[in-house]
Parts: sequence; structure tokens; C-alpha cells
Amino acid sequence: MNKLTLLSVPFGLGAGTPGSEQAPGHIYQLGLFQMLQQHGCTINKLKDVINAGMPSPVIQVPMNHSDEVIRTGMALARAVKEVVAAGQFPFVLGGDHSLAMGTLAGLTSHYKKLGVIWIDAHADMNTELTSPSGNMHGIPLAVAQGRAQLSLSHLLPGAGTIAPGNIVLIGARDLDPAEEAFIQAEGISCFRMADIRRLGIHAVITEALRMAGDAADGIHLSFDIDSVDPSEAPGTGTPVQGGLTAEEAREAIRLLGISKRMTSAEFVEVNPLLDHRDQTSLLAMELIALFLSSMKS
Ligand SMILES: NC(=[NH2+])NCCC[C@H](N)C(=O)O
Ligand SMILES: [Mn+2]
Ligand SMILES: [Mn+2]
Repeated sequence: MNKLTLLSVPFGLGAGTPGSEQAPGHIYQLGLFQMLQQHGCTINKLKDVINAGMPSPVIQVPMNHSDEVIRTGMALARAVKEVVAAGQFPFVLGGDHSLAMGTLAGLTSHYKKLGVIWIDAHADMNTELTSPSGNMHGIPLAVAQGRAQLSLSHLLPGAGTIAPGNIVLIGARDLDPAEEAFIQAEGISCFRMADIRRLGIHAVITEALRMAGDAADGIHLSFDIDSVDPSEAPGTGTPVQGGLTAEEAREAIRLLGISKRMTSAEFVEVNPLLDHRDQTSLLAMELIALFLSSMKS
């Protein structure tokens, strides 16, 4: 595996509920680095990404905290681009899911045909006009496809887009009408919970790697902890019943890791303020260590 750079993004204003900005610090405090060491994983570089000093956004969008979300995305996009240019593996720890716009802007400035595996209860494919909440963590995949007012190139000059055919959604179970319509119209690959129960997580991940990866020059994993059922991951801002078991999440993450095909990853939406006895942070920590250790073995 390439050397690893961990980018922590303590930012949560893209979500409707505060708290996910505390996730990176909290997960470190619970012992992520010790756990990684036990697994023989070395982090070559650790960087906190904050929006301090970013120039004013070149675009305004009518959404909650859009200015801060865009500035953070600009800072993250630059950081991710640097990491990739240095030949390292960028691992982004959020934070809410709006920061995926920054990650994807950085990645698409390098990978011209990026594949994306999006494990989430949601599709995060609303635009500024269809968003029911006004929260920017619900739009990153529409932005990445070039369907929103905001685009990845607003965050980073030279950023590209993601082709709908290179996106695979896994765990979806709470889609808004406009998202549902778009997924149908574009034929976006979407493994809903019923598909996972029918096919099993192993077959789903194998298919997902093929669908996202076969026409791609890199594959990004975007893992939203709300993909896991709230009975095992309650600490998140938009929980939805009927999700993955923690065991299915472990298996999915492990299979993606050992495939050796992933070129970047992000973990988002852990909210320590909504958690029960750190159950969600501890699960996230375990999944992160599992992912990073299975990539190297
Ligand atoms: N990353 C997330 N947790 N996103 C939740 C999005 C919820 C809803 N679809 C919205 O647009 O507001
Ligand atoms: Mn999400
Ligand atoms: Mn979600």
C-alpha cells in the first residue's frame, strides 16, 4: 500500500445537528492510533484541515452555512490534491458528509475517471433546489456529477466530475423523490437494503467493485456511519432504521480493503454528542483500523 496520510476535518456545519465536528478528536482520544499500531499500520502524516485563511467562495448557494462548507471544501480539496500528488493514500476523517465535495474535488483533479463506492442510508444527491432540509451534507453527489449550482471546480480549479456510471450506492433506504427520480433516469447502481439481504454483502461488494472500478482509474470509498443500523450506530445526525448490521459493515470494509483496489477513503457522520456510551465512535474506530490494516495485508 502507498504511504498513508490521515486528514482530519473537524467540521460539522453541513449537517442539521451539531456534533460531528467533534468526531476526529474523540476517536483519537478513544485510541485510534494505539489500535492502528496494534494492527501494524503506520500513518505517515496527520493533518488537521480547517478553513482558516481560505479566500471567499467564488459562488454563493442558498443553503445552510454554505460559506463555511465551501471554504472547508476548498481547504480539503487542496490538501487531498497534495497527498495524491505525493503518491500517498488520502484517508479523510470527518466531520459531516458535505466534506466529500472537498475530497472529490481534490481526487478528480488527479483521477480523470474516478469510481465512487458510497455506503450510506442516503444518496446525498439532492441539488440546492431539491434539498428538503437545506443542509449541505445532502448534496455532495449531485455537486460531484455537475448537476448542482455549486461544482467541484468552484472548490478547486481543475477539478472534474464523476460519471453517473462510476457511482455505486450501498445501503440506501431513505431517498428523497428527486433523488429517486434521478437514480432511475441515470440508471445509477444502487444496492438497497433489500438487495443486500437478498444477495449478501459479499456479492454486493464484489459487484460494486466491478461497477465502480472497471471503467475507472481510481476508486474512492465514502463511508457514512448512518449506513449502519441505529441499534448499533446511534451516534449520527440522520439515523434511519433497517440498516447494515455492524458485522455486515465490517465485512464490507474488509473486502474493500483486501481488494487492494481502493485509492482513497473517507469516514463521516459520527456524532459523539448523540452517541450512547461511545458505541458509534468505537465502531467507527474499529472499521477504520480494519480498513487500513486489510489494505496492507
Ligand atoms: N450525509 C447525510 N447524512 N445526509 C442526509 C441527507 C438527508 C436528506 N436527504 C437531505 O437532503 O437533507
Ligand atoms: Mn451521507
Ligand atoms: Mn447518510
